[in-house]
Amino acid sequence: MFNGLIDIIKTMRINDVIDILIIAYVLYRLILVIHKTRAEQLLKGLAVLIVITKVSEWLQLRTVNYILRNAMTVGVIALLIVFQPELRRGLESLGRSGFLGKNFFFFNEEEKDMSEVLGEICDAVQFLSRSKIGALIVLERETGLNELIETGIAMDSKISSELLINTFIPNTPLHDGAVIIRGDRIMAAGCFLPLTDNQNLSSELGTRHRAGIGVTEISDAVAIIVSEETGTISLAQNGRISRHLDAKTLKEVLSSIFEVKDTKKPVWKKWGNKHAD
Ligand SMILES: Nc1ncnc2c1ncn2[C@@H]1O[C@H](COP(=O)(O)OP(=O)(O)OP(=O)(O)O)[C@@H](O)[C@H]1O
Repeated sequence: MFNGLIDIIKTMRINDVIDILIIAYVLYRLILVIHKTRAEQLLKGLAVLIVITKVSEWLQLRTVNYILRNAMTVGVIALLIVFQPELRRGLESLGRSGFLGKNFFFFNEEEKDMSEVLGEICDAVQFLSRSKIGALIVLERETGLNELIETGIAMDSKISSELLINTFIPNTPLHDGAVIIRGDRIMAAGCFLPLTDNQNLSSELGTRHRAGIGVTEISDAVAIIVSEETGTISLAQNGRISRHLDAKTLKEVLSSIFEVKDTKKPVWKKWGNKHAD
């Protein structure tokens, strides 16, 4: 067996090595995408099913094998339907990867302004939290949220903490629903977001939190939720929620998500500066 392995290695061409590296990289990215999502559990289940099918084939359990084989064919179609949001997110993340996107040559143009934007948002969130005013703020990233923006009242206004606070004042026309922010602009208020159907969430989380999580399942957006009941600040991303944040931690987490520390400069200028020190 060892000799066989050596023979294979000896006959390998450079193309075979590239082939293996590509597949290894794709698998690695796939594992990163599904890690700690419901797809991870399902793939484990699928692996068990494949093993049982192989064992039944080996033991010549024809009926069991027949049923399992057919179940797998239907299962693949079912998987595509059930995991449509994850597949969509995965393909989108492929499309916006630095290699193909503008980020390969330029650092995000909005990074500098984003620091100010995050400051305004966190100031507003702190006030809303202290005053126990419920709020749902969605920060758009690469995935366009036009469909959701259209469900609300168009604003297209430059962001400020005062405007954000005002939007969520109870019993005013815009306070219900979510505010969606694109760059430094509040695009719309009163937007309706899809609710998550995650069954594992705490029963304390009502529709505001579920809507905040839901939008991050179908896009790469980030949602900030302020509870009307407790004033608790939460942040949702990739279908997961972090609760009980304070305004300072929120700013730190958002800053790392939006990578605001780097200034906007082409890669070569940045490299030049680094080596001029
Ligand atoms: N699908 C949705 N999209 C956007 N906003 C929504 C959606 N569903 C509910 N909301 C907002 O959440 C409010 C109701 O919040 P609810 O009390 O059910 O949630 P909660 O998660 O328990 O939040 P809180 O802790 O603030 O009470 C609604 O008045 C509305 O503003």
